[in-house]
Amino acid sequence: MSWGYKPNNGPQKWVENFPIADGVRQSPIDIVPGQASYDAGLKPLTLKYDPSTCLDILNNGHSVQVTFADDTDSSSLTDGPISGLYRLKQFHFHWGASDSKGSEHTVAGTKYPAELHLVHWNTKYTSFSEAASKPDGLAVVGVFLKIGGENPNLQKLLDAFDTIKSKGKQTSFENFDPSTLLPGCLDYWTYDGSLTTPPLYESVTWIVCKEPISTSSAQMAKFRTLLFSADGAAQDCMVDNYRPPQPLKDRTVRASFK
Ligand SMILES: NS(=O)(=O)c1ccc(C(=O)NCCc2c[nH]cn2)cc1
Ligand SMILES: [Zn+2]
Repeated sequence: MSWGYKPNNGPQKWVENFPIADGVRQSPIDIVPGQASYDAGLKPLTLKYDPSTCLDILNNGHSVQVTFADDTDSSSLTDGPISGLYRLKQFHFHWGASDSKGSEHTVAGTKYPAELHLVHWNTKYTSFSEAASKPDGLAVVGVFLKIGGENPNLQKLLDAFDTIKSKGKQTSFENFDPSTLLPGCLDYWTYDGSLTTPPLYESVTWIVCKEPISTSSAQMAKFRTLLFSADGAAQDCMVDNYRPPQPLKDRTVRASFK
């Protein structure tokens, strides 16, 4: 049986098949703003996304993922805490069974209802797969979702959910601009971490935006109509697909803002 988020295959069990789960730079973490150190050397993020690189939307059995063509530098992340250029590969979300939980990172113990992850890979390597296991291989931009007004940009994604309800379903999804899902202010916290799902590679420079974006409770309910299960199997709602915060160990969190 493969990994998931249930008591018998969830985050407390992942260490059995992925011992790095108890590693020194695991993610997510609880971000404590008062303990983050302001680093004046941190640059603002440069995110340049080309909507024509957007390919499809997929239910991979763990989340809903929008995948991008990454054969050119058209959609990239530069500056911020990283050096070089990282290409956008995909973005996906984590969310809860209710609006009271769902994010992976927390802020002084506060859980948000969901968290968006924009996954980029370092072009010093030849592919995402090669980069995914390297200590400087990936950079993930995390954006919190909070309950507020309806988000029209998010709605474009949600409208595709009926066609990808079960695991393994995918459909073409074109000309979506992921920058429409970014907050107005790109102040961020950054720290060295890992993938938050197996294989839990310690290969991620995390860049977590301080400012959340808004979504409505009704829009959050739409995320919960997706299924972990494949067509024909017993319907298993895709909810609580988040890993809880992991020990900070010997790491500092830096802030790009005062
Ligand atoms: N939640 S997250 O930390 O943003 C995250 C981002 C990406 C992945 C991922 O790509 N997993 C497959 C790794 C792989 C590469 N080659 C073979 N397996 C997992 C978690
Ligand atoms: Zn993620």
